[in-house]
Amino acid sequence: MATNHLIERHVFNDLPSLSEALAESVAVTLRNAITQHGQASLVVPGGRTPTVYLPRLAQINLPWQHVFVTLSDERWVEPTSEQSNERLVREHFLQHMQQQPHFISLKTKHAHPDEAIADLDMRLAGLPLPFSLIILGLGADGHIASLFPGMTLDMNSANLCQAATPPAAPSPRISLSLQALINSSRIILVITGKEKRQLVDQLIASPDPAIPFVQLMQSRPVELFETD
Ligand SMILES: O=C1O[C@H](COP(=O)(O)O)[C@@H](O)[C@H](O)[C@H]1O
Repeated sequence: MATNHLIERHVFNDLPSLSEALAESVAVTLRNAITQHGQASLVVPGGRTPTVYLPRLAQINLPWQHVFVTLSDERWVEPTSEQSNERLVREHFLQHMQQQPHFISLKTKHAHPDEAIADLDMRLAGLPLPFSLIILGLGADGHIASLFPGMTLDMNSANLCQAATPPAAPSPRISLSLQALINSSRIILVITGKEKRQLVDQLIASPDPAIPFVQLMQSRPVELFETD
């Protein structure tokens, strides 16, 4: 049975036009948040797709010193590792900016992300909350941030973070919790490639509650920026 999802789908011809529209839209949200609250928070995903649009977002003309940037999730590796989402943000976003935002890492010295939750929650509590804007990617299996299909997502927990063991990846991860995602002021999912777009069509037509993307879209409005 189809869900009562509140999804707005914006389809683009190619990645450059998606990146351009995304940058314009992100700029409006962050500017409004700065005007209203004096500061703004932006969450960006890891993975491969952001390498395409983050350099364009880095060109947005904003008082970035009033913006706090963090990640939707992190692999439990050193920030110098090629697997690190922090490394990706530094290389494809922060290094391209004239004026630096405040970057909040999701990596700590703890041996396992489970042990880091209290510290990370404190770190994130220093950001403007709810997050002004969360940009998410979508994994081919329907995961968002590092919330994987079949994981138990505690909707009653006040924690901003949750540890995760990905089904097919070498290191454990830390993720923003589903509740932290749901509570944010605006959510954009960037979907690239025919396969992922077909997955979205399929999950909208027959939503499987074990898939975190489905739980998100059933809980609050989500905007999709899509291209083949
Ligand atoms: O592992 C991850 O994967 C998803 C999707 O990434 P992509 O490589 O398919 O673009 C990403 O959203 C998440 O932040 C990342 O850690």
